Amino acid sequence: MSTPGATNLITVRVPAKVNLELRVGPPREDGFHELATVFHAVALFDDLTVELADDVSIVVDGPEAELVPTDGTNLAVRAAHLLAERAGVTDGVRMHLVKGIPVAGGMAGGSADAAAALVACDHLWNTGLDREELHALAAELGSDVPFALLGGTAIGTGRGEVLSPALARGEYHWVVAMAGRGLSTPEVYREIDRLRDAGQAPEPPTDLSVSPQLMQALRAGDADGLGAALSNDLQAAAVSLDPALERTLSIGRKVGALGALVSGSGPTVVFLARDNGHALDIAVALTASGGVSEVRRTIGPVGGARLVEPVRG
Ligand SMILES: C[C@](O)(CO)[C@H](O)COP(=O)(O)OP(=O)(O)OC[C@H]1O[C@@H](n2ccc(N)nc2=O)[C@H](O)[C@@H]1O
Ligand SMILES: Nc1ncnc2c1ncn2[C@@H]1O[C@H](COP(=O)(O)OP(=O)(O)OP(=O)(O)O)[C@@H](O)[C@H]1O
Repeated sequence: MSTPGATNLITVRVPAKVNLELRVGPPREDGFHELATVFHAVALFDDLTVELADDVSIVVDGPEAELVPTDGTNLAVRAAHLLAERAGVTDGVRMHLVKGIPVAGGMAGGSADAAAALVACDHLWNTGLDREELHALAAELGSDVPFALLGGTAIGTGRGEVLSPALARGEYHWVVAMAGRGLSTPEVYREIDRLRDAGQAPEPPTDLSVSPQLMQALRAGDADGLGAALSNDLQAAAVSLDPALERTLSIGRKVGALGALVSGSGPTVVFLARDNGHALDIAVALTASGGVSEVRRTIGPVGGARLVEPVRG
């Protein structure tokens, strides 16, 4: 994108998420599933730079840019239109998105971009909306969008949009293994319903709450306890749709990952490591296995969508 007067540029950095725990209830009348989840923001980021323009547009860069739409279906574009409409703004915005979050990987990349666009355009247009109003717009855009605004570690209920920050101590080391092709979130939810109906996955939990063991491990900063408590009800569905994920999970377990699970709706798989050196061992084993398209190391928790110095180039 053109970079005229630097003072006109605003950049927002927004993180990916993993679900440390994801409990999925039966389908609701509106087609969504009631959840109890623990969101955790990790240091894989998208950067969105915006400047005033006559209409709303987006350019996308990064290794997976060709997988991201640049029309009105892009979640950042949808967020900008929604904010303009609700705040009565007639200005437009030119957006430049640098994607570092895997696309269609279950790490809420599109949701992150929607959150980044809300924060960036809110600033650019000086809308005067308060945090609750921005949160409500975020929830309209998608179930994962409010958490991308908040970041850190938080409990999500409802369809994932009702948040309360979790008491969490310490920094955790993660290894993220990408699968090379995406999974569709609605398809993964449909698959867990199908497996449950067929008796091939456990019944939906009757008591939808997060596990006390996991919350205790987070409070104590206990990585071993956290690794043992990681769980995801959608994992069986993601593995059913992409059976190669089982092998990826077992490679990480064999090299002593404290925990291994599919992230959200997958197919990205995440492993909890003891420390940076251990993360490197896990990453090397996964890369050597040849079964994954890319491996990255990261840490969490990190903050949600926030203004940073403009990214140039
Ligand atoms: C798998 C997770 O990433 C876990 O945090 C989220 O639940 C997905 O959130 P998201 O991608 O923001 O999903 P949305 O854009 O709100 O919904 C997309 C589709 O996913 C399914 N969906 C999503 C959230 C939810 N609680 N129940 C669902 O069944 C629905 O089919 C919905 O039409
Ligand atoms: N700004 C965006 N960035 C990435 N994908 C987008 C964006 N806008 C729309 N999409 C579309 O959304 C689809 C899902 O991409 P996304 O990266 O959000 O998946 P995800 O991480 O699995 O989502 P979640 O974890 O929230 O279920 C992509 O296939 C892409 O076509």
